[in-house]
Amino acid sequence: MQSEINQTTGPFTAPAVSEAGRILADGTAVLSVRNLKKVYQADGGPMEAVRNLTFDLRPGELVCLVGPSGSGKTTLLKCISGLMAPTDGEVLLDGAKVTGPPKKMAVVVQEYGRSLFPWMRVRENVELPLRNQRMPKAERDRLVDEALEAVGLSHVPLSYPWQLSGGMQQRVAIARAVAYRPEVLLMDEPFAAVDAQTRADLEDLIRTVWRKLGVTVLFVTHDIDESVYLGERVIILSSSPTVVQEDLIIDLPADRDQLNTRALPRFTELRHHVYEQIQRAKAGHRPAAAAH
Ligand SMILES: Nc1ncnc2c1ncn2[C@@H]1O[C@H](COP(=O)(O)OP(=O)(O)OP(=O)(O)O)[C@@H](O)[C@H]1O
Repeated sequence: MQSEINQTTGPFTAPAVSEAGRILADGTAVLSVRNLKKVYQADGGPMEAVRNLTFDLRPGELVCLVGPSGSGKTTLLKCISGLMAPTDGEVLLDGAKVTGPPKKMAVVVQEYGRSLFPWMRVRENVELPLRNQRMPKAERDRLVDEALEAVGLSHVPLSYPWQLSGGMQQRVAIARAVAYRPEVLLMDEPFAAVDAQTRADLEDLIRTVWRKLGVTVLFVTHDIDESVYLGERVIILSSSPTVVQEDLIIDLPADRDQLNTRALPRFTELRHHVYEQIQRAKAGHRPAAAAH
């Protein structure tokens, strides 16, 4: 496609390593990260955590971001969500520069226990951001009902979060984010604190909700299998100071399920390739264009 550059597809017999993230030249990107750089002022002097990150998300994409520990995933998400200013470069949402937490974005984090209000019932937790927007009650009720239905929690609207399992609490957090109808949903290792079975269920839930609502999702994970299973694209970060190591198209069927998709030879190829790239990143390999 003419408007898209620097993306990689398989097969991987001779993998082409892209040297930057995908850039959409036709102005259709909903989220753009441009030459993003972050230098922290640490005890030992300036610390260049992120050197140069550039990539675009088109509306309705589900993109996973993986990288070695300390590669700047959290730093990048803080900059995208407007919680921290980059040292250089910019983040654009619908073409407008992000300078603080944007209204069109919602974030789901790992610590569901801390993101829900324990004194509020499930329904009230989901409704809160809509109340803050002063949305009329009938509209609020409809969006909350839909969100609870989408995450399979219609039967517990009056429970308190602490009466629910960890996986159910994370579903409440997801319902709250989707009820808000964000344009972009950021997810920062959202399933890292739940058991393996619950995690598999939540992964399927995310793909179902994503396909149903058409929201754009940027999903950060350190789990390679999870990134391949969930994503339509996987952006692999280098070690710090961070650049995009590779921007990979995941050409698996849109209908995915835990048993059959993970048993596909293509799934194995893709996970193998991402694993290799992470190992290269850990060993200090950087794309040629980012050597300086
Ligand atoms: N406030 C800070 N001051 C100084 N250095 C920082 C600060 N926050 C992060 N760093 C450094 O920046 C680099 C990137 O950190 P960051 O937490 O963004 O990476 P990460 O990929 O999210 O890590 P992990 O996968 O381990 O959670 C690391 O070397 C980290 O030590």
